[in-house]
Amino acid sequence: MAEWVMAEILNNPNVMKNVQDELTEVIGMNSIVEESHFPKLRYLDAVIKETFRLHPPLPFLIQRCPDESCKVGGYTIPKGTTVYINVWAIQRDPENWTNPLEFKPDRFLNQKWDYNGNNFKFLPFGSGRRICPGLLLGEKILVYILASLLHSFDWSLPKDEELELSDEFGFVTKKRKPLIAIPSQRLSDASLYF
Ligand code: HEM
Repeated sequence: MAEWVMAEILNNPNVMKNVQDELTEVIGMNSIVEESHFPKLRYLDAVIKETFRLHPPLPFLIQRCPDESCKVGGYTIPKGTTVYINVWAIQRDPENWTNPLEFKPDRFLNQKWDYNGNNFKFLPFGSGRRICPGLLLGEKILVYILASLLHSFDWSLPKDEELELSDEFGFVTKKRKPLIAIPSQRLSDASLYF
């Protein structure tokens, strides 16, 4: 997931600038990232959510199988049916999202969105009683990795390297071509890197 976020940020230089400006403001150029900074990194949070929208790691969630026949959205689901929930399609549906294929973190800046699976337009961690139990851990690790990478380093693509954003179909949505990016020191105090 961190790879997808880095790829989207590298593909959108204005987003990279906004993320790094926020990191500079919240953390400062003489410190490194700590957990206490996380709640203040609202733009980075929006960037991560927008990446989850376009690249949900589990595009079909885990299959459901009702033990009684039921009706959902006007459709009868017979007992024992294997039901796939196509989150990938839901999160790119123009009925749910304006210009769904555009990477626009601002749509998540209004604090209306969370990962709890109560809004069926945005379900990267699933929903209901089988929602991902690692949600809080997964989210925190992701913020920590990305904030650290983007605060401590500037990033560029190798010369003549074209950025590829296509995915590979599977149980988990992987980038078709691994991202290669080059870091350079961003903080002036070299001792912060040890
Ligand atoms: C970016 C991080 C992660 C994402 C996007 C993610 C996403 C998901 C999704 C979509 C599901 C299926 C939920 C559903 O069908 O409603 C799931 C299930 C699950 N996840 Fe995660 N997950 C992440 C991290 C983790 C971590 C860190 C752990 C454990 C430490 C974890 C453990 C599990 C388990 C055990 C299930 C199965 C739950 C069940 O079937 O009751 N996940 N995850």
